[in-house]
Amino acid sequence: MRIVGLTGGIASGKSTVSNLFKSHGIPVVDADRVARDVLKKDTGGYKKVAAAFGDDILQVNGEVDRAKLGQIVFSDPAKRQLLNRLLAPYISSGIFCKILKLWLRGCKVIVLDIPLLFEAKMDKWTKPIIVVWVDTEIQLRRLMARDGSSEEDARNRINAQMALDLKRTKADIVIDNTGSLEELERQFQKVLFQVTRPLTWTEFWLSRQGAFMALISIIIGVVLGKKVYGHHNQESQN
Ligand SMILES: CC(C)(COP(=O)(O)OP(=O)(O)OC[C@H]1O[C@@H](n2cnc3c(N)ncnc32)[C@H](O)[C@@H]1O)[C@@H](O)C(=O)NCCC(=O)NCCS
Ligand SMILES: Nc1ncnc2c1ncn2[C@@H]1O[C@H](COP(=O)(O)OP(=O)(O)OP(=O)(O)O)[C@@H](O)[C@H]1O
Repeated sequence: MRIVGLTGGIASGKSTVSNLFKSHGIPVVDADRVARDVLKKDTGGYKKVAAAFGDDILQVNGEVDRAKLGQIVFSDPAKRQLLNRLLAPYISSGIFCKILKLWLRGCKVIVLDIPLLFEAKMDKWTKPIIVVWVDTEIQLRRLMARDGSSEEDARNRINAQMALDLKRTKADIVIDNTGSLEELERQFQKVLFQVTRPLTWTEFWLSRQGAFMALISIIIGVVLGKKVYGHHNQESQN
């Protein structure tokens, strides 16, 4: 199985690119969605976060007030690290479960959309790595427009992540999203071609089909081996 890493900065356009992959039939694991699930009321992640941050971050219905928690962690690096530490095991096992389900379904190429792919050191599990890049001014403008946030809030969120210029240097493929959506789609077509080319042997053996073939080969090997050995034994007795 080929596990493609898709990352970038906040509001750089990862979800827009994810949607293009989905519309071409390629399944996407969305880490933000997994992170949302592990913070739902009464889950393990919820209990850990509620215990560490107190009732102040809860709404009256008991769910986490995401806007409030966001304000706290994006303006305080220590609190952000604490939140990351508490949720990381739940997020990574949630992502692993989703990959396993897609593997069982026999998917050959999947995309992991993970904003913190490098920060969380999950990049070693993905190849190729796609970074959706924009310059900081456009990123800031799009983020403020999408979330209706203040400039200070938006800058805090951008600064909470590894610089996009550094992420760009770690990429196998860079998508430059400073232009129009049409320009993005043009670049995407080339990326799609690269990502869907035939699997390497390693990727093949890591796919469900490869594992199945390996199992069949082992069974055939054992059966043949027994027959040859049995025949050899009979001959030496005669
Ligand atoms: C702080 C929370 C509650 C704020 O929720 P909110 O609904 O406002 O934002 P949302 O979850 O949609 O995230 C929006 C974007 O913020 C960025 N972001 C989220 N968490 C972090 C983080 N810990 N550090 C840096 N950037 C982050 C990502 O680019 C993400 O796409 C939420 O982001 C959260 O639980 N974060 C911790 C979990 C995490 O690490 N998520 C990233 C998935 S790898
Ligand atoms: N090429 C583009 N031209 C204009 N607007 C764009 C372009 N690409 C993305 N956008 C817009 O910019 C905003 C951010 O894009 P998107 O939500 O895809 O980013 P993201 O990287 O997934 O963000 P997050 O990290 O918060 O999940 C959205 O409102 C989206 O519609």
